[in-house]
Amino acid sequence: MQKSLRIGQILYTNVLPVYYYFEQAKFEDRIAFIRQVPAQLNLAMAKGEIDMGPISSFSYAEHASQYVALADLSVSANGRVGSLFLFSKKPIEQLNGAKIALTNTSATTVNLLKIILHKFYDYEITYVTQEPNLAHMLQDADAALLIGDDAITAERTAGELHVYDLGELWHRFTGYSMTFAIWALRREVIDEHFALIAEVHASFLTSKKKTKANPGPLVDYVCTHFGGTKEEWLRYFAGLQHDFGEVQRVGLEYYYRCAAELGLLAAPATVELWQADGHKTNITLAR
Ligand SMILES: C=C(O[C@@H]1C=C(C(=O)O)C=C[C@H]1O)C(=O)O
Repeated sequence: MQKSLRIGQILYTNVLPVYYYFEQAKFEDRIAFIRQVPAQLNLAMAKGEIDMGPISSFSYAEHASQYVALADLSVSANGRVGSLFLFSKKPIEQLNGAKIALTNTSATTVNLLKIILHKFYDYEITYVTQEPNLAHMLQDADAALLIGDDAITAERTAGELHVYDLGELWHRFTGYSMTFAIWALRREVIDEHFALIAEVHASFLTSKKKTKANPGPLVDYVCTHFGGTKEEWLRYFAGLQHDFGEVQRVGLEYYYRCAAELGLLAAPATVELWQADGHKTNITLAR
């Protein structure tokens, strides 16, 4: 039977605070989950195969006329993230002219790296896009970019490599927060499924609130399934923000302007927030 709403879920631990207490049973007959890495969710959302869920904030900007964003949800950080790393054979100061391998799972972070290396370091770089396997990527490249759990796992055995956190680099150069994912909703499904979207949105927000207030059960679950220590995961989740307020908006809109300036985006985008009470906020920043 065709479910009413098809909802994406990023295959990484970074979104778990928003899914851990999501009331699956309550929606069982009405929603279907599609679990994939961000680049695949971006594509599925653009093709209309998914109706709502987290996608790369970069992809949101590319399709802003077709999407709105569910209010108060994101994957953001104001500085270090802990799961977006450039692994480099040389210090970043020596990477001008280098060849860098980019994971094929990302849209936001690969473009963030380009902004940092071209706008802030003024480098010329050759890029190749590959499957997220650090050893293979570094066979023929000076550095490699990984995101999500691939980055978390690779960092545990990074050895002599120089490791740079992309959220930290962005914050060091700009002073801004960075938003990597937002919960997109295709405009064309809103009228037909308004009440269901509102219920699903509320359940995501409740899950976020509960895991924030008491991260213990989520941390135990993640330790069991993904390894690592409780302290590491507590630190990781404490550093991530899943909100979308003024701080996140300002940082993301600056990123969009930088991306447009470098020709990575056709135009800087604005984020239109959706929530059930009908209040839509069109976010624009004075330029
Ligand atoms: C914090 C992260 O944010 C992610 C990075 C994304 C991207 O680069 O396109 C997309 C969604 C998020 O999963 C991460 O993956 O570690």
